[in-house]
Amino acid sequence: MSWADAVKDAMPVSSRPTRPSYVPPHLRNTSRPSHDSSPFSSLNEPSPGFRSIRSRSREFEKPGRGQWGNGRRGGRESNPFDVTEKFAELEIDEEEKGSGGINFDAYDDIPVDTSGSNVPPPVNTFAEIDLGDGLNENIRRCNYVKPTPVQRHAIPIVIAGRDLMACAQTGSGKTAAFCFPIIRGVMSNQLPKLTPCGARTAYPLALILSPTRELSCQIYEEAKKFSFQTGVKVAVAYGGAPINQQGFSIHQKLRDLERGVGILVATPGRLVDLIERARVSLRMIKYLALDEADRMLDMGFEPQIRKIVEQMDMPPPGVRQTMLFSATFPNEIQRLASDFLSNYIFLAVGRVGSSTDLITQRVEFVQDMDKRSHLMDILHDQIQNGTHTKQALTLVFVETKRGADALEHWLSMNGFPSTAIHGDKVQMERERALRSFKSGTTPIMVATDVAARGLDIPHVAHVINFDLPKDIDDYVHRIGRTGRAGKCGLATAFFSEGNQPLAKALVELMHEANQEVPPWLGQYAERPSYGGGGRSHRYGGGKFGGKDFRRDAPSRRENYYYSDPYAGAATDAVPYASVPHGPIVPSGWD
Ligand SMILES: Nc1ncnc2c1ncn2[C@@H]1O[C@H](COP(=O)(O)OP(=O)(O)OP(=O)(O)O)[C@@H](O)[C@H]1O
Repeated sequence: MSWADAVKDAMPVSSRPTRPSYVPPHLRNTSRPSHDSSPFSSLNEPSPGFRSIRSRSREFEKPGRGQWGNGRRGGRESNPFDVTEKFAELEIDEEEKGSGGINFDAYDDIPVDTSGSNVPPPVNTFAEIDLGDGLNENIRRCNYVKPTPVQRHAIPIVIAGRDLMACAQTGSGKTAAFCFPIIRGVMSNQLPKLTPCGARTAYPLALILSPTRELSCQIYEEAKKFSFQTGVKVAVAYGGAPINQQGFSIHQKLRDLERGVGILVATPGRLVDLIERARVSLRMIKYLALDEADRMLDMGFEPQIRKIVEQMDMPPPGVRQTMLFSATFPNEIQRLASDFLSNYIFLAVGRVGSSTDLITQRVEFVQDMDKRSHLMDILHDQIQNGTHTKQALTLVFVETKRGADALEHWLSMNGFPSTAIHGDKVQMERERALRSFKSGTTPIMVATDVAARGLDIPHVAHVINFDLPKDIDDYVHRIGRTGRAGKCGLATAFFSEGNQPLAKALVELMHEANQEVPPWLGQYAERPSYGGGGRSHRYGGGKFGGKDFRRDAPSRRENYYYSDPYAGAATDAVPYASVPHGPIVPSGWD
């Protein structure tokens, strides 16, 4: 049965202030050393004019918690389907015009591997793909001169109607890789007459799922730009509060959605809620994309995703087209994901789960009690080197929500304007924190893993793992907030005795990315560890290309063992659905 037939059959009949400067005790009455060899000097080198068209002022201008759409402007709540934003109104740096916005040289020798039957050939230019006039015009407006490697391969695969599991390094353009073919597909599959007039249910043709509110909003903004004047409508739904506590506005948004939507971008929890209220139906879904797919299918989100994909009214694999994207894809998650796919192609751009070598990685041994003063030293160095500016933001990852608030407060008290983002903050606070960070008002943001994945924040020059994560993939995603789109970045990790279980995986990752590994770290890596381990087991061997799990073992769920990367972790990375019951407050993963 084709999607169109399935759809037809399924349709209902009716068719933050500056404070006195802190001087650490060991620096008082001394002049600070010079750091000629500072790694910061190469940060964010103006790669030929990179800056995405993404509007700084508008990003995450979203309404309050759990709402729909594209937010308030001037106090007036706007229609989520208002795609009349003019590209001219969006901010693009003059220096960036004509650059293509990305340093493609950084990707020239990137290894690409595909597996699966009859893999459509890659393209070299957008012009080689029939994306339609409207979308082509928007690609031109976005200043995307040529496709990134993942785009070169993924777009033709999806356009050829194939399911896809795609793994490509952080910041390499995965969002457009799934948005372009979806938009093109929705443009050619608009079935407006099938949406029953007056009914209270919305029937999106495409669904894009992502783990956090912020990422959903970001994808929504991107999709909206790419869809400008194409006739394709895009809406976003994310969690935060029950719909019936959100007053009139949410109902208005829902009514807007009923009028017809091409693409719905959502977080899983909110989507389940809307489906259960019969406000959204998945019957007409032709395209399903899971961004950060490994996160979406780990122990936290899997039940919700299964519910959405398997137990609701979504057309089955083979009828709908399914695409999964991430920078990391452990074998066990690949196994799970294969349930959702039909005769799919596996695409690996760069090593699966690897970090980009555009990011200089440093690991420093810091005792837990010394972390704050060490951080202070780094920040003072950045000021001395002129690398603590609006154009060189610093993102500091910590383990706990309480730790994030405490560090943010301490930094602010000591003359470093900072903000914090974590899952206990309400949506408006999270948005305010992001805006303040992006604008450089607070050039330091302290974050938990809620900001680890997907967020494309221009000018993040330095990611500091004040607390290292328990899982190496989280490390990959965290450091991937810098070194994006061909730019250089710096990632510094504070390693303490307690991080020993991560040492082996960290060393392997650093070797893969041609990074200098400190000898002491190598020694930690050689110690027997419990609960950590190397990467090769999770990624099916060290050889490039042996990454598609289908090459290693047949897809048998009974052989499936799940290792819980968050076991014992007191972080807010434990997603909503992993909290079975009890008075535990959801973490901020939606
Ligand atoms: N073809 C292109 N030309 C110019 N810029 C591009 C192109 N494709 C993507 N970009 C820009 O590159 C940046 C990174 O893209 P994107 O956020 O999609 O990366 P990603 O691979 O999804 O990263 P992550 O793994 O962290 O989610 C964005 O600012 C985007 O606008």
